[in-house]
Amino acid sequence: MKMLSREWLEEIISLLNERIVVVNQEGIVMYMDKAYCDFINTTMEEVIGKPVQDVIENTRMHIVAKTGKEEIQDFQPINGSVMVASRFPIVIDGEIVGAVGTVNFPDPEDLRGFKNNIQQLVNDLSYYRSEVEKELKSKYTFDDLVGDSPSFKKIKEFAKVISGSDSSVLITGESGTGKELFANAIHNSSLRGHHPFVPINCASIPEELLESELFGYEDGAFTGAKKGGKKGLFEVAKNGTVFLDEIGDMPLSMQSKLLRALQEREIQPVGGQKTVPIDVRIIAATHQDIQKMVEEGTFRKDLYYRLNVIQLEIPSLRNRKEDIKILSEMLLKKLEKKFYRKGVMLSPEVLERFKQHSWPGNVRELENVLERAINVLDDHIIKWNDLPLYLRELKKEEENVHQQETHVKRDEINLSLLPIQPLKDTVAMVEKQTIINTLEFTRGSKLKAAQLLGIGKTSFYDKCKAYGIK
Ligand SMILES: Nc1ncnc2c1ncn2[C@@H]1O[C@H](COP(=O)(O)OP(=O)(O)OP(=O)(O)O)[C@@H](O)[C@H]1O
Repeated sequence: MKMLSREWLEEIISLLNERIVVVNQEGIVMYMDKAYCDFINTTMEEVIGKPVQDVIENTRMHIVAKTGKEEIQDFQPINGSVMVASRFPIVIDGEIVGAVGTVNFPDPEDLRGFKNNIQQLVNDLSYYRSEVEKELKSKYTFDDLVGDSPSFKKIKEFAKVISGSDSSVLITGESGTGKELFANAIHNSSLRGHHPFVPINCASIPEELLESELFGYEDGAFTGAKKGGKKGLFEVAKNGTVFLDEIGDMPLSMQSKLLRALQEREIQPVGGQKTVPIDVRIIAATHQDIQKMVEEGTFRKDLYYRLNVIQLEIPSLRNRKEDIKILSEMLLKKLEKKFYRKGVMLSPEVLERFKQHSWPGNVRELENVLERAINVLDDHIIKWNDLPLYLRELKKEEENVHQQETHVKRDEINLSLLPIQPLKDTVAMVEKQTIINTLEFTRGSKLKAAQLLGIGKTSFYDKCKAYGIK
């Protein structure tokens, strides 16, 4: 550099595409090239030693000299033209001593190009925004919930009634029974129906990310965080509904934070100090026995009470077999569209088989079985051979049903939940269940069962008859 005279340096700078300004740490102008001075109708003599904000319109040079954070390709209006400005801190021996700024004088053609590009970006942005908004709208209504059985109709009616309230709802039921569908329908017919419906599966998000997904994060909250931070789903769902699916899988530490957010109706984004008010309705769902989890201490009792203001228990498909036909018809209509088929039907033997099956995966399993069948279908009737192997193996299935029913019966009486009713009714309930359990244990031998229960054979037979145990 020593070889270059001042004239050479001036000339080199004037040949560059960019104009240059240098400030010290206080934001005082130390250098500004001649073309820049000409552009803002001033001279070098006039600007040197002045605060940069008194010299250049809309400058941020004094800020960069303080924060040490570079700013690249920023639009800066000067003298009625839009400039593209970049600002860099000057760091010497680890200390910020000032800042250097460059501006481009785009020629009018470039400027027009810029404007068009920006307009295109604005158009794209509003298109994507409306797509995201559509995505956040709940897609299902009560009309999409198919089922004619009394138990299903009863729960659907109840869900319709409670959709008008703003209380939290806890939906329980086995996997694939339609809990998410119910949550959608409740949101849709609630006063929040025009606002977003934001589902989140608590089981599929790693523990360390769950908080930032729900509550968002501030700029620089952790390594890998997006610049400028990110809104949490509670904020995205503003005025709408947050659907917390698989709530039973939420880690205890997160349960405490969620409880605090619901009690105080505000959240604190990760890495931030400020709190953000929230206005959302919570619908939670789980296929787990959450009451048992509370008893075992794996789910917070206080959070359970807060979520369980209204509880909906969706019946499993095996307990409403009358719905299988109508559900199959609806699902086949849906699948016909997907697979370009028409008039697909179930053969009577397949329908009969469906009624015998225990459907551990409920409606989702039925949907999968039908989709598989339609894929291998020759004509338009789904027959025995179009079923998956496990449905064609009757014997094993029967054993499964037996096991499942045993399981269901065993769980039927939860002592902490015994109803308040005349004592003799409760005694009868427990007596009946004990006889069933004992008969299962003795594999049907009544004699052994009577012995184990310590009662006579006649008395045992009488009780079986009275309780309808065959
Ligand atoms: N009553 C119903 N009418 C129409 N479709 C249904 C019904 N119940 C469930 N389905 C369909 O079954 C599938 C599973 O439903 P959904 O995801 O709501 O179940 P879920 O109980 O939330 O399951 P998981 O516990 O596994 O999350 C979906 O494709 C849904 O559309």
